[in-house]
Amino acid sequence: MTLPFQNSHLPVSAPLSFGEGLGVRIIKIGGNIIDNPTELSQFLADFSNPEYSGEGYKILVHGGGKSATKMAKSIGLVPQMIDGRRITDAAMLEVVVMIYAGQINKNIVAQLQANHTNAMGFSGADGNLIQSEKRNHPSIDYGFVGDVKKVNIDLLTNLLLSGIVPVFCAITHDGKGQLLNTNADTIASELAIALSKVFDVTLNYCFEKPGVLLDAEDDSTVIATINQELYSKLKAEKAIHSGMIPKLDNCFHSLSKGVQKIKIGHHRMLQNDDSICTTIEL
Ligand SMILES: Nc1ncnc2c1ncn2[C@@H]1O[C@H](COP(=O)(O)OP(=O)(O)O)[C@@H](O)[C@H]1O
Ligand SMILES: CC(=O)N[C@@H](CCC(=O)OP(=O)(O)O)C(=O)O
Repeated sequence: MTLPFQNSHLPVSAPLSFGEGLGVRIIKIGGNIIDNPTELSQFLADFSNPEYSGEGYKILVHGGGKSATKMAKSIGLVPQMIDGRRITDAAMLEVVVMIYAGQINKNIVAQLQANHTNAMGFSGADGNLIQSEKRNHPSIDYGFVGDVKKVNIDLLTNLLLSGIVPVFCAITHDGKGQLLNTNADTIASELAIALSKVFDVTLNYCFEKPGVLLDAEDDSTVIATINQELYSKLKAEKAIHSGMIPKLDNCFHSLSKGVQKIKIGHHRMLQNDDSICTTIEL
């Protein structure tokens, strides 16, 4: 890989940090923030504020499952999720492409421009940034759902160095002309893993709660740090369930593959408030 800034005595495989604090921060937001205009606008203002987001490079990944479900129901489709993944037939694929790559992605990019952040919106097909493979499960037909196979690190790095803030939606492609629906938490995690070969990477999963909770219904029970042992225990006790399971699985997978730092929490954690997030450790 040729990077325009590359220093010949630095091996590309080693994580590079461009001065203190200059790494890549990948921030993922989910459906509950996207669906709430006030929260979304507050989040995008914080994301654009260098005081909160630091001096390094930034990437935003967004979901939007809630909006897709609403739209699908309004046209008579029956949404179905298995293990945090949407069963995506041809009709559902049309809905998710319109909602994720169109309506949500372009709206977020426009709002970031209004906040003086030079954002560009991408699906995985654009610039061949994220290639995936149709999920092949022995007993469940997920339809047009893709598992990430390859991230175009060269192009992504050049975009970051050009001052662009990439905004990724949850749509990827298989390289043969087929768009695929890919869980947004997984996209954030796979981008983090790929970029951790080149940069110091921090991954933040932002949602509507103040972190991983001991009791999912009680916001005062934030767990400051969670490791795999505590996760297994809380999952067995059903204190951690539903969407939090694939999110934490993605976190542990990313840490084991070299991502340096991961937190899950309320989107206001961008204002450097550590009381509203959970740090993930192996
Ligand atoms: N122990 C827990 N702490 C916090 N949230 C939990 C916990 N267990 C389950 N959850 C659920 O996980 C959800 C977050 O996952 P998900 O709905 O996939 O979010 P997003 O769409 O933002 O990615 C929360 O809204 C909450 O209902
Ligand atoms: C395959 C699959 O499940 N794709 C997800 C992509 C969107 C997403 O992940 O949105 P949230 O982050 O808001 O949940 C879906 O269609 O729901």
